[in-house]
Amino acid sequence: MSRKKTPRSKGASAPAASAPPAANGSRPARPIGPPPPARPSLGGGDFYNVAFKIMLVGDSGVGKTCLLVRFKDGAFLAGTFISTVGIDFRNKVLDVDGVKVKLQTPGCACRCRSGTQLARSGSAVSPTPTTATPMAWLTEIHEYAQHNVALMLLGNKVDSAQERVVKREDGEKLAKEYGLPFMETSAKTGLNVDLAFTAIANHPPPHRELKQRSMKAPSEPHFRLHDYVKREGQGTSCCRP
Ligand SMILES: Nc1nc2c(ncn2[C@@H]2O[C@H](COP(=O)(O)OP(=O)(O)OP(=O)(O)O)[C@@H](O)[C@H]2O)c(=O)[nH]1
Repeated sequence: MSRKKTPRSKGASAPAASAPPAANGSRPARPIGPPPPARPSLGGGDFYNVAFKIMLVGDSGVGKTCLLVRFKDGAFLAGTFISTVGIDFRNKVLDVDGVKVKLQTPGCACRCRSGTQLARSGSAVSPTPTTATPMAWLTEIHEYAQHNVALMLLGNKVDSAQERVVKREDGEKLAKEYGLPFMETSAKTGLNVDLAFTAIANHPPPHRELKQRSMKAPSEPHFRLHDYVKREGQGTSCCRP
């Protein structure tokens, strides 16, 4: 089967700016500006079905940036303590039950108590209490975050006895008081770092989220972050230094 060729005239005048692109490929001149960005290639690709925003909040120096870097790159920023002003490049796509879930950190690892960032951020928040002030953060989160936010309490730097400020029992007690799952982590050794993030990626289970969006299906039973952490944490010394 042969295709009929459209006759082209070399000297044809350019179409008017408002005209649709011509079938022969000649288009109105593009507005001046950078070309569209190339599709990023992040190993398995940057395609995703659902996206969740994650914020790590906590006092300066507790290890928020290091946790993000450990999760994203599997590396530890030893001793490089430069207080974060902004960090906006930590996206990672996980496969959860065949669904591509993109975890995004919006703007910064937050230590500002304004709350505006929490209000804007949307999805999931993980405070990191190695200091004695997690309650102030929790109050702030409850005040400003969306009601369907997934919260988790992390105690970081468990690899170092000198750096520890909160005893594990106290962390567990506080988490219980606020009804939060609790985990001790180490950005240095990687202990529980992946687990903490994948637990968030599973909340709510992404396939349910997709189903609800596309079919407006009735809600399935409430996803229990506690149970997920308990189940998946077994054998990975969750909550153990
Ligand atoms: N031993 C140990 N040190 C850690 C760990 N996580 C972070 N650090 C160190 O703690 C310091 C502060 O870490 P950051 O990740 O920059 O802390 P931050 O919470 O992002 O600090 P701000 O940007 O000021 O909010 C750095 O020197 C890190 O190397 C950890 O799990 N174990």
